[in-house]
Amino acid sequence: METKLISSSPLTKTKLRHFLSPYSKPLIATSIRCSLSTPNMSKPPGTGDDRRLKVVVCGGGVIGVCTAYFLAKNGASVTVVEQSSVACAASGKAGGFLALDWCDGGPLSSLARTSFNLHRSLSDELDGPSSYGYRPLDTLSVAIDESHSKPSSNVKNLPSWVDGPAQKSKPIGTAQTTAQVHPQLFTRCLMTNAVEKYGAEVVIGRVDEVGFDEKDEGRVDSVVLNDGRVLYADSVVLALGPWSSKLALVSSLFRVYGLKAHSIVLEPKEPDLISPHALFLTYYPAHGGRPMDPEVYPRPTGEVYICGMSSTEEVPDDPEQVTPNPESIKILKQVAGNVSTHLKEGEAQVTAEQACFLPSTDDGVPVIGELPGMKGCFVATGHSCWGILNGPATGAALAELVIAGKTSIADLSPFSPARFVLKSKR
Ligand SMILES: Cc1cc2nc3c(=O)[nH]c(=O)nc-3n(C[C@H](O)[C@H](O)[C@H](O)COP(=O)(O)OP(=O)(O)OC[C@H]3O[C@@H](n4cnc5c(N)ncnc54)[C@H](O)[C@@H]3O)c2cc1C
Repeated sequence: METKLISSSPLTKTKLRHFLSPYSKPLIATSIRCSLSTPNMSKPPGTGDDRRLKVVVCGGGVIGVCTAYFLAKNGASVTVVEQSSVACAASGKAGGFLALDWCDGGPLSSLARTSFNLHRSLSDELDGPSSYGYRPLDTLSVAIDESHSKPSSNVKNLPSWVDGPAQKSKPIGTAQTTAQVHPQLFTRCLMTNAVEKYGAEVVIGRVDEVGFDEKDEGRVDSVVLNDGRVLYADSVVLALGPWSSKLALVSSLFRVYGLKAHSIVLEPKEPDLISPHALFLTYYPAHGGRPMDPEVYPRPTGEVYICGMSSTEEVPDDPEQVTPNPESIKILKQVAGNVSTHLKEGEAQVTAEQACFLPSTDDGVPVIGELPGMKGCFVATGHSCWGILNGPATGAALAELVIAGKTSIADLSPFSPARFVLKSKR
């Protein structure tokens, strides 16, 4: 098993990152109506009084929930099927860092810019600052060297709480270009709004299969759960994150694998001393070896989230079975204490030690669109380290594609699943 700190160098713009579990100080009470049987489960499409497009969204992570939100807002009848709880996996345990232009120059550039701006408008619409901790913030790249006992005298303008042995520092984002959300609260807030304002429903259950109507040119017509329940649908969206390849339907076309990453959440004794600065570290361990790239995100609640330490591991079937590796957590705590005396053990309480999986594809690009040869069956996965950033634009564009057959908000062609099919035919 290969283990490394997540490689997140903002200079190369290949970022990766992380987050927590039950939030000790929720910014909002998030009640999500979860029904075990829903009215549109028993009726095939086109029957009954409800003539709205029926869409079943599989997966209650940020990608599924953003898609459900925009589908429901635009008039579709939406059911989200989630096997555990909404935002139980990476979408609840991520860092929640957002950047306008860090994906520039690559296939994600336009999607990321659109999504960064969409986050801002969603925050206006849903009272992001108090609902889910949305805030613009400054971002710094900081080199910390454990073998030094104090900061270099050359390092200027570090926030006062960053009092560890920093040897270099430079600004890499401003409040105009970088921001943050609390990812679990963001995802749950969107789900709650989709349910309460636009009539979406959440079903807790495990998707086993997608059904197709052979008489209707093989068009999708249902989703089958592992307990035998059948949800009829005009369209199906598969947003299963790193579990996508567990559906044969997906793995027959392309691979999605999981990269496991770790995070801790700390509650410093004097949270008011921690200013809103995200830190992207280059961290040199005292014993030598490769530098590591942990990330540090203070949150508006006074908590500080730190992530890093990734490894390729098999994704367990049940998200509740994803447990952190003790050695990785130990290293993150050591990093915390070397960034700030306020984050040392004894000075700050550790409120979460956790791990989750980045959904990754073989070409490193998300897969978003209709599956070739499977009418009405859409996929959205492989967002790797930028799923919280790109959730809104992915969801808004996919909702357009499902409802109208084309997109105006964002160009999804770079993400088409057809690229894998075409490659395998060459
Ligand atoms: C440590 C870490 C830090 C990160 N930090 C950031 C960050 O700062 N900014 C950023 O933009 N991105 C960040 N990311 C990336 C981001 O978290 C992911 O890209 C994003 O959460 C993926 O969302 P998803 O909905 O595709 O997958 P997930 O969040 O994994 O959700 C998939 C959901 O599908 C459900 N599911 C799976 N199979 C089934 C089934 N058969 N039936 C029913 N339900 C099923 C799962 O239970 C799960 O809830 C980070 C990731 C990690 C790991």
